[in-house]
Amino acid sequence: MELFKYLEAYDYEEVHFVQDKQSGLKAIVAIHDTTLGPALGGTRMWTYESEEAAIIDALRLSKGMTYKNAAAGLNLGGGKTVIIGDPRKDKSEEKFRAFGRFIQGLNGRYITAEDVGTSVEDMDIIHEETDFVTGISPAFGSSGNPSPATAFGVYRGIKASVKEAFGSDSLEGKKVAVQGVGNVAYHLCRYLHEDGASLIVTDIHKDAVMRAVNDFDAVAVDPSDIYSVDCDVFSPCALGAIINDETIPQLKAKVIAGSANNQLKENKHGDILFEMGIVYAPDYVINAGGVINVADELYGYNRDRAMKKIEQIYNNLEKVFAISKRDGIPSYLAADRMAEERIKRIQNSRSPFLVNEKHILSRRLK
Ligand SMILES: NC(=O)C1=CN([C@@H]2O[C@H](COP(=O)(O)OP(=O)(O)OC[C@H]3O[C@@H](n4cnc5c(N)ncnc54)[C@H](O)[C@@H]3O)[C@@H](O)[C@H]2O)C=CC1
Ligand SMILES: CC(C)CC(=O)C(=O)O
Repeated sequence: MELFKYLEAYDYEEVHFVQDKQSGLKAIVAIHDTTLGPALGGTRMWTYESEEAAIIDALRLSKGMTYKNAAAGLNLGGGKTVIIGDPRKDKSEEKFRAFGRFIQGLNGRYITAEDVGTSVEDMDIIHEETDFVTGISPAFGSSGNPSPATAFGVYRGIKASVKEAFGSDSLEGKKVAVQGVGNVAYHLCRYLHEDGASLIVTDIHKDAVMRAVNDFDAVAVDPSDIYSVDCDVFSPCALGAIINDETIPQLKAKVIAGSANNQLKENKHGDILFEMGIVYAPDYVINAGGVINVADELYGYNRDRAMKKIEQIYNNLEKVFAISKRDGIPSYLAADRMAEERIKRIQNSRSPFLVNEKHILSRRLK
């Protein structure tokens, strides 16, 4: 891969390759854009097929965070970290401390949090070395695990998308097919079940499936069958690139709305959904609940304030669908337009890193 060509084409600011021999840490920190403020985005720990796959993931996810944070109305830029390794086997205190020291060295240009493969406990270790970490334990006055907040936002987004497709946002009797019942989707299933939806679920881990079957009367299907099940809403809540040439012809749902990042394998797949009349909730708009929640820590965490903002994901999606109709463009492009317009509007209007000439996290440094 010609890295600099790619960075130039998509306007990346910085990419860091971090290695620590003693702990075995191998991480890639990508900072896409800090126009709106310091870059905030989680740390993913994953076993990648190759180093190139890890780099591409960090790049795509960090750019996604720029758009996610802008579209959510946050004064934050976009960044993301991937740590190469198996989260079930390769974690250690030394590794996360080494990573924390590196983040501290970035001096606030990047703030981290949880993502797939990392937990509140990991963030607490990172916090031993740096202040530039969110999603740490509530005991520190922090917001803890972002997944329930993400789930609430996705639930609100599903309602807005169902309204767009069916004219009413009632979920009573609607069939929702959920792919992956992990941290976010378990809480999402609870909201959907309580609101009268019937659930079809799948996961590669049987215990995760059985929890949803037992707790929410969900019907289980094999992972390969989830795309073709008869349902109103398909909710991808596992990994990315699941909307592609193979899966689109199988879909029966009128709505696609879930938490997974980078759901469209390529932009053309968003175009195809648009042509088919399927309502697609752009991933970074609907799954912003977690980042909205952790971002609230920067002002001294207040759960009610955060949840009120997360509720607005419903209205954000209404705006996206309105732009899509107004301009005759697919919803993923409408979302990009909304985010880019905001970045342009705010650019040069103030210095978002500084409040009274101090970094906005400086209150923690006293
Ligand atoms: N945790 C959060 O607050 C946020 C998460 N997201 C995104 O939402 C998605 C889910 O995140 P989490 O729930 O935190 O992750 P998680 O790792 O807890 O859950 C993902 C689940 O998907 C399952 N899975 C993986 N591949 C699968 C496949 N091919 N078929 C069926 N199931 C499969 C896993 O076994 C796991 O149970 C990820 O894409 C993440 O980036 C986005 C924003 C915030
Ligand atoms: C705090 C995280 C939930 C933010 C993030 O990395 C994401 O939204 O993908």
